[in-house]
Amino acid sequence: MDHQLAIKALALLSAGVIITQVMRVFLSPHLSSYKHIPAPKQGNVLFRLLYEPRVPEIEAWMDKIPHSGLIRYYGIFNRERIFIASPDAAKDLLGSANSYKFIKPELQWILANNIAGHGLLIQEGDEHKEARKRFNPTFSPAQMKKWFPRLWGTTIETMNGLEKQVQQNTVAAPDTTTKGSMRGVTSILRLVSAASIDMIGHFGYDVEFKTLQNLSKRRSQLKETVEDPKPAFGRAYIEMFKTTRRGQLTLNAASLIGPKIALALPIPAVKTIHGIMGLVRRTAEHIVTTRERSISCKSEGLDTDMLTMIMGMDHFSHAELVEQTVHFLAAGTETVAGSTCWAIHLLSRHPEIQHRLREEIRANVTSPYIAGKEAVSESQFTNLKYLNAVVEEVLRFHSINTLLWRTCIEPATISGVPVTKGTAIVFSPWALNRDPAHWGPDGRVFNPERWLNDPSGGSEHPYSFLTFGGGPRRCVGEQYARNELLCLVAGLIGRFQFSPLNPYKESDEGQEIGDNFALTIFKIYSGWKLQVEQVPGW
Ligand code: HEM
Repeated sequence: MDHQLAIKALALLSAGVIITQVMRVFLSPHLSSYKHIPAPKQGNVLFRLLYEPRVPEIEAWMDKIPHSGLIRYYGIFNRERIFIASPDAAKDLLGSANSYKFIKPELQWILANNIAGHGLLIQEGDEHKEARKRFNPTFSPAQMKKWFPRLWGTTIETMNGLEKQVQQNTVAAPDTTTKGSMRGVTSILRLVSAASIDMIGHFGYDVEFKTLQNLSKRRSQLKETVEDPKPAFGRAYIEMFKTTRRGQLTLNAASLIGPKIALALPIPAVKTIHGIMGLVRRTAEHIVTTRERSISCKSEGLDTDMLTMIMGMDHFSHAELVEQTVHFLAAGTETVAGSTCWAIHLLSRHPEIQHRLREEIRANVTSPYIAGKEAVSESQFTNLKYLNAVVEEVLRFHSINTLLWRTCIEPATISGVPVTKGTAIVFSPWALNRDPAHWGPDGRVFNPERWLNDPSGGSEHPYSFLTFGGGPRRCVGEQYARNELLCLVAGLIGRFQFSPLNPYKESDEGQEIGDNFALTIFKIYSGWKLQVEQVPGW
């Protein structure tokens, strides 16, 4: 009897779940309180049940659909999304009036918490406000100035690494007409990822990960020991963030089944992630513990690296410091490496811009072969008008963040529309950064020229440039990231000429060489290669 009852209860429960899901999929759109917001025609729900619209499609909607700042569309399982389609709407969402009423959604939270640690990006409310207050001074102008020469030192190491790679992959004998220049087909991906890891190691923790130096070593030579996990860290970290087509498919699948289930699957990719994250946490633990031992009491001069400054503020517990360390390693590396690669991709496709930039760099920055590593200053680079215009345009045109997400937790108003708890909001740095309605008819053209005589680049609304987000949750590392890009782009373009292998198959957008999977950054596939020629003389 009990058995039969249990079966009946299970059948009832299953029927309930199925009915709720069917209602959710088919009926909830008709009951939506946002029906007055313009929406695209997306076709029959059955054909798009497992489909999440991506940026190019959303950009097309922004062009075609008359709107007052918001567009409504349906994503996976026919879930409703409210899309932020104007800078004013972005200000309502991200600005200080509403920022804390919208939180990062569960999917992003779980992924970030597992892969990037519990840190600023996913902290909310007062916990975030208090933590952010402590981190802001670590990115002060004085800190930026102080750390700049170190960034240039790592850049020179990167240039020397690429020089070796080109020599090892030479496709043509040294050409006498260009005074012995070397030309090869190679990839810059691992090098710039390694550089970004070493850079955050210096600035954040005053440690040497030696990732660039270790790139050519065998894995077996880079062993983690009880005393020091760092030697194995950099290479493993590069491996974890490597983007392959198969990996992106796995991520797509993970978004269907949900991150909790995805991260518990007994498959090799998940095992690798957990294995590497174990190493990352041990590395963070080692960095924090070592520093705690060396700073036994508060003393003068605690303004060196980020961790030392944070520890001097007596706000975070040991466990929190470890989590924030894991977090900054993630937030500060792939973002910069990705943006650098997109810069090189775009410049390889625009030889005239590349040439002009090289001339400016060579005329104003002493050749690294001649000058010592420390012979540069931040102002020397921020004064290079064309370099700054190019970097700004790369960041505008090719924001690595394609779609970012929020969930409403408290009633708010966006573009005059009352938004209720539970509403899913999507905004797109990529789409708003290039919207012709605000940037002019050439908004979707890569054109550094726009920044040369106009510091606004042509769009004066501060929320029309969202590469670093906006409001109280704007990227805390923005200026450091900009400085890293100034150095890496100047160093790479100063010494090398880059050309695409397949100029006619590729585009400036780069969807052929990267993936704009909606929930992550727009990353380049690990097989991406270029023609690289060393231009003698610098
Ligand atoms: C080109 C490089 C970078 C880009 C494009 C970028 C972009 C962003 C964006 C868009 C956000 C806001 C996300 C949102 O609102 O959902 C953000 C937040 C954040 N970024 Fe960056 N970032 C970059 C580099 C860095 C670096 C170098 C660091 C650290 C050294 C860093 C640390 C952070 C942190 C901690 C947050 C969370 C801030 C908060 O919520 O208070 N980022 N970043």
